[in-house]
Amino acid sequence: MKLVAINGYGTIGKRVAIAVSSQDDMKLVGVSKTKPDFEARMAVEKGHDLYITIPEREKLFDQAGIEIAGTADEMIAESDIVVDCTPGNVGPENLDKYKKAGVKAIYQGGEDHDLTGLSFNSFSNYDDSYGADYSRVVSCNTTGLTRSLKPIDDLCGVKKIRAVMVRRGGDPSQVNKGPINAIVPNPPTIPSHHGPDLKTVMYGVDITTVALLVPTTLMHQHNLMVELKNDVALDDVIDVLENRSRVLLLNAKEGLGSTAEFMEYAKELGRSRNDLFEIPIWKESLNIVDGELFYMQAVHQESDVVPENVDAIRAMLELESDNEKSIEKTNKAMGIL
Ligand SMILES: NC(=O)C1=CN([C@@H]2O[C@H](COP(=O)(O)OP(=O)(O)OC[C@H]3O[C@@H](n4cnc5c(N)ncnc54)[C@H](OP(=O)(O)O)[C@@H]3O)[C@@H](O)[C@H]2O)C=CC1
Ligand SMILES: O=C(OP(=O)(O)O)[C@H](O)COP(=O)(O)O
Repeated sequence: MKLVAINGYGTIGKRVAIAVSSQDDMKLVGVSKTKPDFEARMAVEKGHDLYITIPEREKLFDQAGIEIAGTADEMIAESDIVVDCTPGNVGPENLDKYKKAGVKAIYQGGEDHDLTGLSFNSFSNYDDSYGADYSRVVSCNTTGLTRSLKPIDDLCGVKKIRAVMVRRGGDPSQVNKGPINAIVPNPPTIPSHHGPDLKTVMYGVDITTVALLVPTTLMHQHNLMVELKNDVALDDVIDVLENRSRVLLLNAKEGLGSTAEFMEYAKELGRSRNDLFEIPIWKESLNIVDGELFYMQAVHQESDVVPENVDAIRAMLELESDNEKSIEKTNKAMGIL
């Protein structure tokens, strides 16, 4: 059984930990924290072995009555692969550590593509990370773009993409993030980083993105304008998206006209942490005008990249060479539609 460590037990790390635990071909070694807070306590209560990033803080964990299994370095040494879920720009400090320990590592979208020279999406370039030592699961927004654009590209070819990304100001628990009462071009320059990031997993695609931050925490929202290479009927686009896993066509007219209602739908699915791993697309928004496809979708930023991390582990550890088989296995274990 291959051994997986999660370095950084925050929004992404805690979800990847549960997802890894639910697979039958990999085993979770443990998770790491720097602080002895409630998240650390609950990690132990959930049955995870907890390792500390800063050994000098052992006493603090001891005083807080939180049992630790060792240091993060010890956790890394025990593993075949580390999923680095530390905050953006912390990851590079860890790369030497992983190299010295001889373990593979998966980074997240907060790190630059150049750190690994290889980025990952389950649908578009799984094979390129097969057996790789280091790769990076692209960000929540880029994962969302890839999920819907790849099947469209496969169906009829994509000539040019324009996308307006409405980004959530912060995650629900991030009390220090904003804006509270503003719309912020973020970045104020065009293109935003999302277009170039998409090209790291959908090679050669012509895309320009602009992005704004808004005062909401639930989801990101995307508005896409896609010039198509070949004529296609709207019904065929709908059909291909309906048959693609990790994408959901949902109807505004059924009371799902907003990100808040998408999150209510996720609650009804009854999953842990109310996660919506799939990318919901407003079905009514799909339209083709003069050979250009338009649609609107949303991204549950806290969870959409989680199944991709599981597939990346499987590819890099050579547990499965066929991306569709890995996707199916991950979906089944996580109850993904
Ligand atoms: N949140 C999101 O919407 C998304 C985030 N991402 C990307 O995923 C990555 C992780 O983000 P997210 O989960 O939000 O981050 P969080 O801040 O929620 O969690 C980060 C975790 O890393 C730990 N940590 C902090 N500093 C260090 C360090 N120096 N060494 C080791 N561990 C450390 C923290 O521990 P402690 O709390 O104990 O300090 C915490 O457990 C980033 O690259 C981000 O861009 C990708 C998609 C969506
Ligand atoms: O990777 C993300 O977004 P991004 O694709 O807009 O960079 C996550 O939602 C984290 O974004 P943040 O950098 O606003 O915390």
